[in-house]
Amino acid sequence: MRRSAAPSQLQGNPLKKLKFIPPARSNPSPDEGITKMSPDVKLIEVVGSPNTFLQLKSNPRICSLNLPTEGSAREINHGCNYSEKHCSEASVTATLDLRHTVHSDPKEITVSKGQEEEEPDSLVKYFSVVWCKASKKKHKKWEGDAVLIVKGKSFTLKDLEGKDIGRGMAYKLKELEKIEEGHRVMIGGKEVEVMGIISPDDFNSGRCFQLGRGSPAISSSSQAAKKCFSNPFKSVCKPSSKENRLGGFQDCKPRHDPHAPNSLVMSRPDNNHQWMFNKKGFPVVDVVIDPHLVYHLRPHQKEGIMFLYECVMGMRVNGRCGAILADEMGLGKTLQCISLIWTLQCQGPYGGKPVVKKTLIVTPGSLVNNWRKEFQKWLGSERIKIFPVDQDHKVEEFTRSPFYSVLIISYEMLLRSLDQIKNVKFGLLICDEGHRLKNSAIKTTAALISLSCEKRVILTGTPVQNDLQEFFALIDFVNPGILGSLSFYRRVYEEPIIISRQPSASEEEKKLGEKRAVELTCLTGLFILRRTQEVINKYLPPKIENVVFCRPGALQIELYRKLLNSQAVRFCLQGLLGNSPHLICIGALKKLCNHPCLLFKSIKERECSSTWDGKEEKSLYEGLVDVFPADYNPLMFTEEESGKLQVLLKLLAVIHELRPTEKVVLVSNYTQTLDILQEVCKRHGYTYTRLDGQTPVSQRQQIVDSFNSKYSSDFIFLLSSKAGGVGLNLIGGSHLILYDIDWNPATDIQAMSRVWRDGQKNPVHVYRLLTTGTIEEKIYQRQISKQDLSGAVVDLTKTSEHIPFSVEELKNLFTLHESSHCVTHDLLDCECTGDQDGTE
Ligand SMILES: Nc1ncnc2c1ncn2[C@@H]1O[C@H](COP(=O)(O)OP(=O)(O)OP(=O)(O)O)[C@@H](O)[C@H]1O
Ligand SMILES: [Mg+2]
Repeated sequence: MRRSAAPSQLQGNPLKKLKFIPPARSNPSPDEGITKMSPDVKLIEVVGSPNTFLQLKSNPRICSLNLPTEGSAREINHGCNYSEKHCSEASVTATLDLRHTVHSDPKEITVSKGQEEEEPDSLVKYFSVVWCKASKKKHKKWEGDAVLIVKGKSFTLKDLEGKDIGRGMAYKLKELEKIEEGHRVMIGGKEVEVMGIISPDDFNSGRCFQLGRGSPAISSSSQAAKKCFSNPFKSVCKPSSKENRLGGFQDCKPRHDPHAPNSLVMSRPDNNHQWMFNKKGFPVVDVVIDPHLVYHLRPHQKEGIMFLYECVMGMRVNGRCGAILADEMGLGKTLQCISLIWTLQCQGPYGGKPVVKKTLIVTPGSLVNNWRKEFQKWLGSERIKIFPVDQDHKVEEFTRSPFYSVLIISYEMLLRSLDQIKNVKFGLLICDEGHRLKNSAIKTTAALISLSCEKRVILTGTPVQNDLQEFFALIDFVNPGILGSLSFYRRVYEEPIIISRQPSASEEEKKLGEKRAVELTCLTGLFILRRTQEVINKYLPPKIENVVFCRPGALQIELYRKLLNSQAVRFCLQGLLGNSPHLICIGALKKLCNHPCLLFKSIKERECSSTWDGKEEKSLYEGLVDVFPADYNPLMFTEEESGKLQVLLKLLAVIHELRPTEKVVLVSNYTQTLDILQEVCKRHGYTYTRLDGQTPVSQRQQIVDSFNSKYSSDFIFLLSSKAGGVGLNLIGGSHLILYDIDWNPATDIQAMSRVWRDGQKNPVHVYRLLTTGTIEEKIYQRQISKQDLSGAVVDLTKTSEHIPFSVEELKNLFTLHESSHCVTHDLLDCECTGDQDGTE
């Protein structure tokens, strides 16, 4: 029997598992960053000269690429290992990387810095007190609890929201020096009675505010929780007493045998839990995961189910039933939830009674059908009756019928059908891709809260700790009020943490911020679980990442030079970034890298409709049309005009010839680029299918299924990474080509995870195409340096608009390196000369 331990990160001393990221330098210049790349990254191939292949490998000596043959797959594994390492380092469990968050004026909460800086730490004392306005009344009416901080002659009084309610210098020093439990003192016009001494640790961690609030914050270990034990109760059944299982309660047997080999048994509720939730004194029965499911579960999924169960049952945090499962993409969050739902709908710890009758799953529209398929895959169609809402299946049908127990609905449809949904009592709410709830002001969040379902689970592949305000919103959604009010949270956690990360922070501020961050992570770590791709890599076939540097075509180079000489770019370099002209310039350069005809089209469209995005855009494009041949027709574009397109065609030809049964997923961030790639497919007779933002949601799953089918004749899947990426399984393809690069590495990782995921049978080859010497190389360098420096993956929603560029950085971005074959290689300090010709 396996009575599984709860997920390791949350057991024992949680502090040990935390990785605290000290304040990182923000926005290092790309050149600076690239020198920090791992020396393991080596240039290994020159393909179809003058284009360059760079493969991420740990073995720098292997210098041949070509499409892998069986024999070469082993060496390719090295590359895979490197990239795995790279990926996993990029996403760290339970870290707080807050470089993006600056919300407040640091000075607001520093405690009278001037006077206190010289005082050594040991002289600071902290007290929990009650206070009231000074008066002569005999019977005081205390107005509230507070924390008194005494440092030499100075004192500060903070209420339990962390707000200063009094401060100053002591009138009589002796009074402050002697202060101890039970004393009453007058300070700053307030009378204060000392209730107890607070340890520096409790103050620094912010715990003194938590406990003072009387909130039953953390389960068994917290003082609040202990109070419950002090009152013995009769009706509670002893957890493992034989009588409970047998005599008198024959019906209350576990649904599955807890003693069978490999059985997965959930934690039993402790006395406190029984006291709260088993008032009728039902016998405690083992909750055992259906062996049919257990057979398929990976070890991390078993732990995940245990974690989810404990959270939603309120076993981890007293009286709180929320959880965030933030496993990286492809780790099978869906299966973990399906197992949870199936278990809770059939079983429960008290008398075996099911805990949940109906479950609501809210998910992006494109994944409603994916959920249906996953239910079908793991539980078949008989065990559980699910109701996915689509055009033909309306919510009313679900509300009218007692037949269905799971409603699967898109976020959009939820808003439209809220009134009907409110009529149903859901016992469990699952929000897939739930990072969209990070803004508490949005309608969706309010709508979900209005359903008043206590057991709430957020699923997200995105790290949730990058922004402290968003973090609060997610936490407060799953476990309302656990971090106190927003203003309390800001004062006690957010502000000290942010201040501590600023370069000007004093030692004291740094220490306080770190402690508060640790405390916050401990508190929330009880119900957040994140595992990285590492846990699943061993079940997946190898992944080989290749970075292919492609020389630009002649027309591209000429246009690039012209763009860099435009007035708009010059303005940017003078620091005139008022209307964000740099974003327009960056956009134009990126288009040009994909294909010059895209630029041509943009100019013509703007000219025709006279809708320039301000004078900056007009000046950027001035005289550019003259560089194109006089009779240039963007629809008749040639492949030679784009270096990347040439390489792409060679690559496709080789894959098609050497691996006729393997398929390719071709990704771009732009629909217009996908149009070009589609045209190229037609010209060369490659069969294809396509999914982008325009594809009706109702058709998406069908397109995906048909591509994944072994009977599909499609060779290429054209995918718009931003529009269709999240959550999709494209395991039918084993070659992934990223035609353009995004500022946000998470977008690319997201795309890669579509193909390299559970169910993939072939080794996966990822090719990233970059135009040499151009902005694409700079973005790539920035991606790498960012990951290496911070160890944190950025949020998917962050785009270039969110990136602050210094003029120095723009200078670097707006430079074309014509003489170098590969700037990245030059920066790598690589021993190889980069001129091996491994082409043929
Ligand atoms: N134990 C398993 N054995 C085999 N396949 C599995 C297992 N667990 C999950 N899978 C499969 O792995 C794929 C990815 O799972 P899923 O879509 O749940 O990932 P996810 O964690 O939700 O990722 P994302 O963040 O991308 O949505 C699915 O096809 C799923 O059926
Ligand atoms: Mg998912």
